[in-house]
Amino acid sequence: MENVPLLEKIGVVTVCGALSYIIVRHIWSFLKMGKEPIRVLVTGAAGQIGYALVPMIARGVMLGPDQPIILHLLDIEPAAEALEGVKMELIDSAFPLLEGVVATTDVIKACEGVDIAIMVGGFPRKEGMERKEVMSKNTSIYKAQASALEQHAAENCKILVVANPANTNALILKEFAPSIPEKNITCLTQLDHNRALGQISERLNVPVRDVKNVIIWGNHSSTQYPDVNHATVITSNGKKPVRELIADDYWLNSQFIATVQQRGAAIIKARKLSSALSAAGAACDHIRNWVFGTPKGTWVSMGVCSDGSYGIQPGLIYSFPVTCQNGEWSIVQGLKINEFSREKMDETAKELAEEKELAYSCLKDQANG
Ligand SMILES: NC(=O)c1ccc[n+]([C@@H]2O[C@H](COP(=O)([O-])OP(=O)(O)OC[C@H]3O[C@@H](n4cnc5c(N)ncnc54)[C@H](O)[C@@H]3O)[C@@H](O)[C@H]2O)c1
Ligand SMILES: O=C(O)C[C@H](O)C(=O)O
Repeated sequence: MENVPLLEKIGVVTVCGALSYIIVRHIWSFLKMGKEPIRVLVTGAAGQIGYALVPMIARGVMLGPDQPIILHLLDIEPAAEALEGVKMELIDSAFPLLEGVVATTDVIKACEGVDIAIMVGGFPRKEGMERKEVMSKNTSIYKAQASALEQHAAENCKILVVANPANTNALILKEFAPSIPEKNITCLTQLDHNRALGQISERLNVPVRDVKNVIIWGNHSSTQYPDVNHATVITSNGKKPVRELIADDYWLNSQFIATVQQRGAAIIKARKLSSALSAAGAACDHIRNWVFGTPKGTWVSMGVCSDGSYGIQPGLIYSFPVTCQNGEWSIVQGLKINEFSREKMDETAKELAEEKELAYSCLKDQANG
């Protein structure tokens, strides 16, 4: 190139640069196009968790920064206009990963071909309402949505129930969608898990990312048992048990447990609305862990169908410590359970068995008109 005039050299370099840019862009769009969009259903999408959750999904927080998404949004007729507003905002956000939005009040259209279903929609408890009345409204919603998912969702659809009573709604869904494998139906206790991590991190003044392996056992209710007996913190001197670092069993066995159990109520008292951004974030964490796996040596908490592990009645949707690999969860086995834990784990299981009975009696009442 020594004898080539300067202008020509610049020309060659510019052309090579432009060609490389075009090639890299083509490879990038080929790789992106290589990924089929995933259809994610969010029910109750016009509600407050829905409003926090759908932009997270569309930004790739749940399924990664290179995964195209088609969102299916379901709500009921009275919320149809608000739902349309959510769709308009999603379009206005011009999320690069978002390849389509189906916003509908038709449950069948909403469930058509979905790969992931996040069930946030439900009937909230209103002032003066009996527990049985709330249960009755939700069991009929989840029974109907079970059939729609069974008949119209993609074959291996992963389902996460968020709406309360989350464990029992998931149980109804499981019982009325017998062809959906049990392992595909879960409920959210990652929010409680995150709350427990947050409390330990605050108390020890360590980054929350360094706190590992707390457990939420049982129901997403005030009987849940947040357990730190196996929890650790990564320190500059290696991994240390949380109990050893906190060195205050009284606090861990009383105030810590009560704070996590009552956190939902505390948020409602403070915000006059129930948790939404933390619930949406936890729903993303739950699905991300499930799809991409949990890091080695770390577990999370998920409400899953009990197989009798740790003496919990088989068939209940109970929160266990789980690890995930290749898109499947498995309950962590062999953890030592002391007498204090045993009592708390049984207490929350008892509540779930009672909720199951109540749900069935509601369904019986409905069947009898
Ligand atoms: N598991 C958890 O960790 C957790 C945490 C927070 C909240 N929650 C629960 O999540 C649910 C949603 O909370 P939110 O604050 O978004 O409530 P919200 O009332 O703001 O929204 C609920 C939405 O569901 C819709 N809906 C009602 N019936 C429906 C049906 N049959 N099909 C589809 N949509 C329907 C409503 O129209 C509303 O838009 C509540 O049950 C709440 O208690 C659970
Ligand atoms: O909606 C509620 O009752 C509380 C919610 O489940 C939460 O844990 O924040």
